[in-house]
Amino acid sequence: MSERQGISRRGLLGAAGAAVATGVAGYAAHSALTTEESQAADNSGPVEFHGAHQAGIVTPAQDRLHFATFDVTATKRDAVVSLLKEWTAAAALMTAGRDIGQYGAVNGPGEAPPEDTGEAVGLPPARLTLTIGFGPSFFVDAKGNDRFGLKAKRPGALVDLPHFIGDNLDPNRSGGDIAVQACSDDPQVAVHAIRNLARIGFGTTVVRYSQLGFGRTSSTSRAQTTPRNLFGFKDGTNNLKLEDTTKLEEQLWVQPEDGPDWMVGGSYLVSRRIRMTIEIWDRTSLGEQEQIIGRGKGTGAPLGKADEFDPIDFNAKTSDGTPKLAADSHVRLAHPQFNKGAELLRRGYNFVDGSDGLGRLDAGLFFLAYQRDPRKQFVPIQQQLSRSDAMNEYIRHVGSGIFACPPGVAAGSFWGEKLFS
Ligand SMILES: C=CC1=C(C)c2cc3[nH]c(cc4nc(cc5[nH]c(cc1n2)c(C)c5CCC(=O)O)C(CCC(=O)O)=C4C)c(C)c3C=C
Ligand SMILES: [Fe+2]
Repeated sequence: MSERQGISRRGLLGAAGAAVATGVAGYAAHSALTTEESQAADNSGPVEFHGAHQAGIVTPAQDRLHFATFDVTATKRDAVVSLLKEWTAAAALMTAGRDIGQYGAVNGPGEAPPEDTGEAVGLPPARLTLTIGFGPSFFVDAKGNDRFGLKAKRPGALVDLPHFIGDNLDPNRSGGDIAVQACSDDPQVAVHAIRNLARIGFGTTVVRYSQLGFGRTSSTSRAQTTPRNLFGFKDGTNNLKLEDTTKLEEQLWVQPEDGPDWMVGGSYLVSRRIRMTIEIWDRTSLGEQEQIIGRGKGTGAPLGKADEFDPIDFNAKTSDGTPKLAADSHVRLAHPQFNKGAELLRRGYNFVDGSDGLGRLDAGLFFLAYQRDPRKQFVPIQQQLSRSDAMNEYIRHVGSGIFACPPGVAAGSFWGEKLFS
């Protein structure tokens, strides 16, 4: 492994001497941070990279996303292991707000390309988290070949997602051997992180697709206010939250009895690029919009209730006997009561990728959901939604992915180490 050090982005000029190991042999950063300091609530601070679970799952959702999937072009298992080691070291540095490499962006020799691309110089860590996951094609290729000797380690829960009614998936925005979710409160920090991982991966991986997102569409902590999606509704009210520790074990983290061993403490990510036909939505009456979602647009309260966090009463009727919540409303169909208790930790982002040449915004929700077992959670919920959700008239699923996200990285280890041991 090559010798690399991290350069403090804020103290760049005087930084070269102060190296403190990040935990990955041969790599160094410049300061040891306590967990409390690392997870400081302010939007500029760092989030601790190492831990029992990967950061970026229950971490209070940051405001910006850069999500990318990569295909592995290398054919040798050792090359993949080397890449994961290099990526882990770089991720630990970037999340601590440091340049990657021994000399970083601007202190290297003039004859060589800089080790760090440089656009984050001077920027704080901005709560950057980097979360990795492995897709089905990482384990077996399209012909069923055992690419890296990992076929037997593919988790049963890492299913190929079935076709859902209405799916219009673009293969160029779907799948991928490896996914990296970069979240930060500064878009440039998130972009810098993915760009530098892609750069490290030259010759081993290629970017399959990437997606920028803004305005987190979920809250993952009770300390956060609920944001709004591009339909203008509060999104994330009835989400799993980091404070729900018992539920997180039941619904989010892979347990020892689930197996495989290398996934215990990890979680499964389903990504869906969902286009929203917002021009049509914007011509829909307020009353109909609220019926479709099943909540009030202003308060976010269940229909017939006053407060956002009031429990939903699915039996409530108006004076003429009609149910206050339509049978095909989104929240009714997605609610655990109608899905054998299944819940998700939603962590999606809004996106607007310009317009589509036909005068319509290419806009929507980049849906990200973490769970313990997609066979019991995302798949049945989405099967029910795809059949009956009143919202289907206004949305189209155009991209899809499923990834096994291993547990957190201990100091001295690397992303997915147990998978390769
Ligand atoms: C398969 C899972 C889900 C998909 C896909 C999905 C798409 C989607 N959702 C909204 C907007 C809202 N969703 C809300 C709640 C909600 N959605 C899901 C699942 C999927 N949504 C769940 C499990 C829930 C919680 C249901 C409950 O227990 O009450 C809400 C209400 C606010 C909230 O609780 O978060 C909104 C609004 C859009 C726009 C969308 C696709 C574009
Ligand atoms: Fe939803």
